[in-house]
Amino acid sequence: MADVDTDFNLKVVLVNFKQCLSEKEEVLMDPYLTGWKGLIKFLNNLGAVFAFISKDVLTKVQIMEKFRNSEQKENYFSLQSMVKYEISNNLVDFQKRADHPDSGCRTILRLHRALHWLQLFLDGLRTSQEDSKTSSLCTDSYNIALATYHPWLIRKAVTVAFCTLPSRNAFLETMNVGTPEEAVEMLSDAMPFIGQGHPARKCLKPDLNLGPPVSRPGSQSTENIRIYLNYVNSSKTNL
Ligand SMILES: CCCCCCCCCCCCC/C=C/[C@@H](O)[C@H](COP(=O)(O)O)NC(=O)CCCCCCCCCCCCCCC
Repeated sequence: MADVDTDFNLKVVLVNFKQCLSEKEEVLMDPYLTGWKGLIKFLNNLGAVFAFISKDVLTKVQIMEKFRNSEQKENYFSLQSMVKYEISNNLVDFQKRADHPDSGCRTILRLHRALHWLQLFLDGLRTSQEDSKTSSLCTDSYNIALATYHPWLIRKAVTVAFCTLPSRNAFLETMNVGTPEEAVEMLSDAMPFIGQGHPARKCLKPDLNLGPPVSRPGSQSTENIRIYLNYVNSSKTNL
């Protein structure tokens, strides 16, 4: 089996995200975090200018790993069990960052938004012309998926970092899945799993699609999910 620590390629990362989805359509935390660690590795390879981004992602992954290594680890087995546990026990700050500044719900929401960026960006790469600018593709995806959640300073720093990205073809080669043409082919195969039409999109949706309700309407569990979705829709950077 490929060792993600020494042998990064995007295919391996996408496999991790595909493995997130259980038969019961839960999103499993451990493969989700493994997928993220692969992305961090990729970010680290992009150079020092991306260090502030990889540091932020690493911090968020570590927050989640701490939950998975705590006495409450079973409650963090899947994203669904996490939402149920944290909402039922009032462990999520709804108005502003206060008693629970690093809740799992808050942290996963940010990681999920970033996956939305990744989904748009990879699709942009795949469908763009050979002479398209990676920085423009990145910026367009960023403006759609993430910019509204970031303060001015971060938006500026991100835009500067994007300008240092290699050309489209050089970038496709950094994915380590062969020639640029082969990388495009791989992305074309992968996009249906990431986007519409496959249940694996549940791993990559920014709004944390929680799958079919496992309980009756009006039950406590359904109520927790409703509360959480309201939280997702209203939450901004100050939470
Ligand atoms: C290809 C270049 C990749 C660049 C990715 C850019 C996405 C832009 C993310 C900008 C994050 C900036 C750093 C800080 C952000 C935080 O303020 C902010 C809010 O957190 P807070 O409420 O705790 O403060 N954090 C976030 O929104 C989470 C951002 C996570 C960014 C993850 C980016 C993953 C990138 C993976 C790249 C892989 C590309 C693979 C292509 C083969």
